[in-house]
Amino acid sequence: MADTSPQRALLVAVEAGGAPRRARPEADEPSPEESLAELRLLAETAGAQVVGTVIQSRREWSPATLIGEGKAREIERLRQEQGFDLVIFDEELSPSQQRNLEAIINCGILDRTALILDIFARRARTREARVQVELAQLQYRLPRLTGRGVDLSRLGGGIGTRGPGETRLEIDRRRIRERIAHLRRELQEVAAHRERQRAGREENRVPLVTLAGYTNAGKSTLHRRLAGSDAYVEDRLFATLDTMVRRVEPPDGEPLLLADTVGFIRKLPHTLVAAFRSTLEEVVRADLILHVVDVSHPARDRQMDAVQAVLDEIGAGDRPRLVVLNKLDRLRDMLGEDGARAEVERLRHRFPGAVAVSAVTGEGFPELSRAIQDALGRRRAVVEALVPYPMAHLAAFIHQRGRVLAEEYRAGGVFIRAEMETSLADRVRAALGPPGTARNGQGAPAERSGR
Ligand SMILES: Nc1nc2c(ncn2[C@@H]2O[C@H](COP(=O)(O)OP(=O)(O)OP(=O)(O)O)[C@@H](O)[C@H]2O)c(=O)[nH]1
Ligand SMILES: [Mg+2]
Repeated sequence: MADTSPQRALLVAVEAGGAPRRARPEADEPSPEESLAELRLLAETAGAQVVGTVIQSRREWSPATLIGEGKAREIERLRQEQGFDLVIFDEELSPSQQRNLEAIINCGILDRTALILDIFARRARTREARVQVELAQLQYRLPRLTGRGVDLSRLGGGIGTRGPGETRLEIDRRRIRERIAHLRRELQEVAAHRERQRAGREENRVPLVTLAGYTNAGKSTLHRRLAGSDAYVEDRLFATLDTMVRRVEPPDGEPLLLADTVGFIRKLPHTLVAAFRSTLEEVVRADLILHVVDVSHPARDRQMDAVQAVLDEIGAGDRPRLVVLNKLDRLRDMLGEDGARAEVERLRHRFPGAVAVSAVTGEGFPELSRAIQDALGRRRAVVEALVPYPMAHLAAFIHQRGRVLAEEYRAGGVFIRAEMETSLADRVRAALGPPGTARNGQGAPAERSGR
């Protein structure tokens, strides 16, 4: 029977450069404390109980054991005193580093990648998610199939079991390769099915808006509120593993499809990104990506960078983007009314067009809805224009880009009543000059990309 008491874990993080603690590390390097805070969350999400942490200076990194043999022995002594079952590294261990560490430290050794894979495995609900996670796990496991292995799928229930004996190794490798091939084929079938769904959708020309962002940023909460869906929301990492697409009919604009997706994280394992490629297609194909940010999170800026890195990796880096600064209520609790406003202003300067919302209170939703419609170029307005006869090109433009509701030849020109995208309507009004000239500073439609 598997032991169901939580695994006791020691966390090992790495300090950049080996320099004494700095108040502000380089932008792309989290402080060890920040790193550990996230690793702790991940470990707890996987069902482990964190009993201690170790920070090792990067200057002492060794190719054989990562942290150096001396440090490894120190950890083994600590284990004998404290009796933890698991050492979790914030860095990815090479297969040989893992083996060497296991030879010194007499308990399970996991790295950040294995931990994330384990969480995904626990969370996978649909067939597709399960297949994708298993594929990623097997690819991770294949080069590590020697000596004593850690059964990643049973992190919560007794690990550190002996791995397969050498004679069985080749058979196991072959089995794993066969299984990988099988899973790949299965994923191809699912992808083909999705493709058919998308084809139907694209015929309808309903734009696809996809929520993307760091894990726990509030994507599913927003999705549920905006789409009135029953998306799965939980204050845990990686609550959502499946893409969920819902149709939204906003009161102030055209219908759209809203997709909720799996959360990203710093150092998201490549095997996982590759395996989730079909799920993440909803991001790559989005007419608009809503980058949901937990504006109240201390590591917010680095989280945003991590999301950008994943978007680039999956080939979605150039999709039209709108930054949604979520958890405004929490930011206000932290900084007060004025502080929060100043912070949002600062961020809106860095990310033009960013909208601040609270998915919990619904604050900022009308602005968000408008921003989405604007970004899609889908918000429509009715223009009434008396187009002078010498400006026939303008009349042609209205016919081309709008839906003409009425047209009448008058003394001063053609009177046209037409429905068109707000930005185009603004352009028409601007071309005609006062009265009713467009005053707002919204970008011209030519500056917006795609549909
Ligand atoms: N205070 C506050 N909490 C929020 C807000 N939005 C979401 N949350 C909370 O944040 C936690 C995570 O929300 P989710 O919607 O599950 O986050 P997610 O981005 O879907 O997370 P993953 O699926 O793990 O990537 C939940 O406890 C939510 O209740 C907000 O605007 N304000
Ligand atoms: Mg979610």
